[in-house]
Amino acid sequence: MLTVEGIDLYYGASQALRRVNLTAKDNAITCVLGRNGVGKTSLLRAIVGQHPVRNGHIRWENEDITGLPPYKRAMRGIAYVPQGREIFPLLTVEENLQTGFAAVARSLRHVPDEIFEMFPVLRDMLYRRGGDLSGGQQQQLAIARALVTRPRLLVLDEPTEGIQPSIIKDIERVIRQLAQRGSMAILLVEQYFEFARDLADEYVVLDRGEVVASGRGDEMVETEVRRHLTV
Ligand SMILES: Nc1ncnc2c1ncn2[C@@H]1O[C@H](COP(=O)(O)OP(=O)(O)OP(=O)(O)O)[C@@H](O)[C@H]1O
Repeated sequence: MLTVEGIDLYYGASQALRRVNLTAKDNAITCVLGRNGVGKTSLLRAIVGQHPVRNGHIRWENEDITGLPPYKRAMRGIAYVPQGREIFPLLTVEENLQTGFAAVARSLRHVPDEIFEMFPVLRDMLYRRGGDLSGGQQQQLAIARALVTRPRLLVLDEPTEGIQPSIIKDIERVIRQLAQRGSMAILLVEQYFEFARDLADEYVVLDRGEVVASGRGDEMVETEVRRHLTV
């Protein structure tokens, strides 16, 4: 389980997160919702270690990881699918997947067949350059690259952004499958209400750096959440 306890995060003098609390349980999907600029990406970056927090604690599997650098968090089973995907455009699909190997033991440095079963298009395009893939295919590659590290916490930042509806459905199916398969906590930032509602076991709404609503996904009140999503 991931537990975020009262974190404050700053960019210089500007505070982006205020006393944020959150938990992400194993075998469950936790969705963070909120409009542009409320601090969703900052929260994820704090969790994966890409930005320091000024106060508060981040605990993962009973360990305080607040001060650990990103690579040590990756080695503890935390994988990140960043906003905008950050595929290496000049590397092939296969090479992009291999970049995930750094976080795992030598014996695990291969791409499990299961990943190609989830994303068959990646097998077909194994030797194509990442930059030649469509946005949706790049998103699938970014998720696959994270899965290569055998994560127990998968953190995804807006996986539906700029993606056509048919691929959104594929991604939704894979995320649900990963959560049901067991032994993984999934934390997902989303602005697209329907996607979050369909997937969320738990949800958290951020507004101006603060948690303003949270609860169980099946108890999400649309009007209440949408109030914080529309500008
Ligand atoms: N590197 C940075 N330097 C200074 N301010 C930043 C930086 N990154 C983000 N911010 C500011 O911090 C606040 C939170 O940004 P953040 O990207 O976390 O929000 P978000 O909810 O993820 O938004 P989006 O949906 O647009 O990605 C915003 O006001 C943003 O302008």
